[in-house]
Amino acid sequence: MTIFQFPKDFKWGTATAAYQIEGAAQEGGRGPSIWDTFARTPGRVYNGDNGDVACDSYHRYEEDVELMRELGINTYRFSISWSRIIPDGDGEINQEGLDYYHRFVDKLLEAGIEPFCTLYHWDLPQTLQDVGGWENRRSIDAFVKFSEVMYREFNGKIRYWLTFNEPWCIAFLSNVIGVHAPGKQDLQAGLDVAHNLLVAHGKSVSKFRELGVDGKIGIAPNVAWAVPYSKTEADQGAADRNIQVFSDWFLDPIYKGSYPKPLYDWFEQSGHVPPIHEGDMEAIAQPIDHIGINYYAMSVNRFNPDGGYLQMEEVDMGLTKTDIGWPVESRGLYDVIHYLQKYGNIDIYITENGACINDDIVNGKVNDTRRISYLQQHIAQVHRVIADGINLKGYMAWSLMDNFEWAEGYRMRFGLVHVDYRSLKRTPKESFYWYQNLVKNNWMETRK
Ligand SMILES: N=NNCCOCCOc1ccc(-c2cn(C[C@@H]3NC[C@@H](O)[C@H]3O)nn2)cc1
Repeated sequence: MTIFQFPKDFKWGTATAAYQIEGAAQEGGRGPSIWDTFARTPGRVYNGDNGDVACDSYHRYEEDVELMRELGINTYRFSISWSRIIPDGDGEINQEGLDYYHRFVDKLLEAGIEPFCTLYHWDLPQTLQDVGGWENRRSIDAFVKFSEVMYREFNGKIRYWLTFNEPWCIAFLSNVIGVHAPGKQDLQAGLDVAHNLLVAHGKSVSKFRELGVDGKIGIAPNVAWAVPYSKTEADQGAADRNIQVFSDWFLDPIYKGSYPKPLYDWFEQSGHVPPIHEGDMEAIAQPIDHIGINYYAMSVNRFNPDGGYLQMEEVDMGLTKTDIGWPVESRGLYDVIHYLQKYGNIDIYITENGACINDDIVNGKVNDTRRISYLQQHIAQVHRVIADGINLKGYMAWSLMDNFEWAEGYRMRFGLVHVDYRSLKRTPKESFYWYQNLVKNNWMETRK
């Protein structure tokens, strides 16, 4: 048996995102986002699911906070629906939207739960997309204006901030691979989006400092860990590109003031480079206080000339998989956090980690033992990282509750709490009680 004791000030939490849980998509003055549009485009989202109702957390947030209080967490990561705050993206402020988030954040604070706020979790106001979205530099100033509204409004209530969630998904999954909104398949569009969101990030951090906000700010890349299928240069190159496109492509500009040369050269050889304007790289490289990292799985990569923008394919090594098809391999979490130490011993929060396990309710219970096993393996790696002296400050399980899993709709379930999408009834799963015990003890044991 091994006991893993965590630091006394370790942050234990859960995470969600606005479009995935709120619902009330046409209520409270909210304007449409690109995900409202994308979900209504036939074939884009499984079963034609959308976020019109989702988990109805817009109306049920008090019940949700009660669940968090029962879970015993001290931190809750959530995101802001930009089009609830500024419905047309960069015009008038919607007071009803601000009022909603004040009610919600006040409930969290009353429950002794630290709000951990993501400003942008993919739901760009549609009106901005109508004029090019993140490919258009106008979105940079629009985001800075939105973030300034939030900083001024919530200074003193929210102390932990993230500008962007998973910039790889925003740029590459959504504009090169095309699986997420707006669903483009254009490498230059991906590089344009990645660059403009980085400039928006940097200018928003500068605004945060200028306003003297009482808090800390960072960004949350989803990081990949990959190993080459063989020792050949070709396979090693494929794995390196995959790792770099998720983390270095965004963290090098922030921490080093330039894009990673190997990957920059890779894109340049096909005639694609980021649209860097005078002053952009300086604007991006504003010092930040922390990074959030989202880790789900690692992969084995092989060179494949027909393997898309990276000429890379993932090799199925026959590992146990979760119900969304991702392999369960917790070693990658340890390895990728060590990889990130090249940026210094920066404050790191695991802002997402969790398993898609689609177990349903049987006799009033969800016996999601596979999710418990996944969490135990990954949280053991969290302890290893801390034991190595790395500044890993917190862990937020994805997700508090089952919710809208983007292109997968509602069929994929990541929650510690089961949601019946007809009745909207919340049912804590067995993993909820396992996590509750871990949080209460602040230690975990492994026993054969
Ligand atoms: N690399 N090339 N792939 C080629 C083919 O890709 C097809 C699909 O790809 C992906 C890759 C990654 C994801 C993903 C989902 N989540 C979970 C969410 N995280 C933020 C939060 O909102 C959670 O819901 N994190 N990552 C989805 C699809």
